[in-house]
Amino acid sequence: MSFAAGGVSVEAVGVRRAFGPHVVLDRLNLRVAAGEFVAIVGRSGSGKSTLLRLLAGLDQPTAGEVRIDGRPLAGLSPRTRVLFQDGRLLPWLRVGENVALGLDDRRRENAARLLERVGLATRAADYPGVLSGGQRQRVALARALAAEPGFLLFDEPLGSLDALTRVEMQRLVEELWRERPFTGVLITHDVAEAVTLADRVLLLEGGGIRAEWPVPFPRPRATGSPDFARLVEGVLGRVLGRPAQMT
Ligand SMILES: Nc1ncnc2c1ncn2[C@@H]1O[C@H](COP(=O)(O)OP(=O)(O)OP(=O)(O)O)[C@@H](O)[C@H]1O
Repeated sequence: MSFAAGGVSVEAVGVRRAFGPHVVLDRLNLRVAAGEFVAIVGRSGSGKSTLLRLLAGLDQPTAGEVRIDGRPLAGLSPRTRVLFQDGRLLPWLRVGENVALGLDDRRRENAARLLERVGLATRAADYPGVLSGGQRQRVALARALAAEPGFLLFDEPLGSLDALTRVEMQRLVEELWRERPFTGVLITHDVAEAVTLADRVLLLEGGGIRAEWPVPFPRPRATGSPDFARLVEGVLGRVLGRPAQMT
């Protein structure tokens, strides 16, 4: 299946992950359709990163199964990329080399195009260390997308950015997702960010997905609208444990 086909489907079926006696996820079920963008929110310690690692194939469930396009996932999938908070660029390689690392010739062309698309073509010869945090994240985004992933996981990637850079990155992620659809799962503490980017927001609580909010607003989203604020408030109220006010 090619990139343009819109990504892979992702499922977690009856997933349990325990660390010794400590059960973090239990009988968790989740389905993300090919090309869909889902955000997972939850309190600190609810197991968001644990779930992300399982979906990425970086960790194995104690019981249950993760499936990509219906096939059980065993280890890293070549179609999956993860965008981490720190970007994880290799400091000894130039920006252009970081983006093109490990790619075949055709995807190397993608790499150059994507670096331009994220506004950093002129920085290709620089080392990551001289870039700002936001620039490094844009390079990491270009690198992830150059590999033509069917599934892109975002592990709080914008958490350390200042508010303006963060809004810019959110727009960029959305634009790139619309241009070249992939299946996206965003892990975030930021409910407004979840509602800005996702087709659906899921709440992870008590080891499973406990609530779900479809986001009905057309893109790009008017984040200043009363409807947007109401949905953010509804989700936030539920995350923090006030009576559910489902929208
Ligand atoms: N390798 C591990 N060994 C033991 N316990 C672990 C391990 N990884 C995670 N845990 C535990 O699992 C629980 C969930 O952790 P996790 O990092 O998934 O939560 P989170 O929702 O991502 O939290 P935060 O939002 O604070 O990053 C925590 O109690 C944590 O201590």
